[in-house]
Amino acid sequence: MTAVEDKAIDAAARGAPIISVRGLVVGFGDKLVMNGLDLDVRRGEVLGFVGGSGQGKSVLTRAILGLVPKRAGEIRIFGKDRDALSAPERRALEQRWGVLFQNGALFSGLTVKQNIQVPMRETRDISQGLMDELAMLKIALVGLKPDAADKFPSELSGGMVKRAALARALALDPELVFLDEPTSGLDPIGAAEFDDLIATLQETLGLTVFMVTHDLDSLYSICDRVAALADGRVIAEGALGTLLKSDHPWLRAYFHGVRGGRLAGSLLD
Ligand SMILES: Nc1ncnc2c1ncn2[C@@H]1O[C@H](COP(=O)(O)OP(=O)(O)OP(=O)(O)O)[C@@H](O)[C@H]1O
Repeated sequence: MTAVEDKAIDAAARGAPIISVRGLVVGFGDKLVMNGLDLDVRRGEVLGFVGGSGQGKSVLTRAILGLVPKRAGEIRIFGKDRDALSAPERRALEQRWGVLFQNGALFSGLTVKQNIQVPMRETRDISQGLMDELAMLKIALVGLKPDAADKFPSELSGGMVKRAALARALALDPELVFLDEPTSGLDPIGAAEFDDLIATLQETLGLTVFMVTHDLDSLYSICDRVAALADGRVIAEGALGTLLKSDHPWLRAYFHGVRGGRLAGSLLD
């Protein structure tokens, strides 16, 4: 048994799905993007979500977040069907997750500290002094120096933007975080450092992580399981080692092509 498979079994033991998607259908006009998709994300795991460009990774993330309507199927988060909840219940549910959008999506006119305080201001009735202390804690948590607090996004490097956006995603102490291509645009050293940060936070805070990624190194180094999307469905889900052995043409091209070949070789040796 490989180390990757061992990790997947650990993850399975961690318990019930925190996200459960069944028979999901999402479309725009005549075009179906999700066509009967099933997916589970288990408590305490890092699930890596892969798929070709335009296959619908972002649409699925947005559907789970309730930002895109579904035509059919069921999405349960923390065991609850969002559509069956009242508005206050839905708001309470939404405070249990944080989102790191691609490219950070920080408010350009606000400093890092102010960006982190946006979710606090929207949902908590706490003093400015306490919000300042909490924001500084989050800044330290993601490995930024204290002087980053008063900088605007335009004054930050790409890696710092990602860390600041992660700090904002963690503002309300979520149990679940959605990361959309967190290492895109980072150099290999920055990407590896960001992976380490996610792994450390996942372990220390007990987070569940849903991560859309194209980064094969991230899949290998921090994901407990991987799910692959093609033709509107999850075509494979499991330990990376299992996906590497799949005969599905897209998975073979993805993992055994020029870029993935070395990784697959090292894992399957
Ligand atoms: N609001 C929308 N209206 C119409 N079509 C949309 C909308 N949002 C997404 N789509 C379409 O849904 C499909 C899936 O898009 P999505 O952005 O989820 O792909 P992706 O897998 O995240 O791609 P990438 O890896 O390139 O980011 C695409 O064909 C896209 O054009």
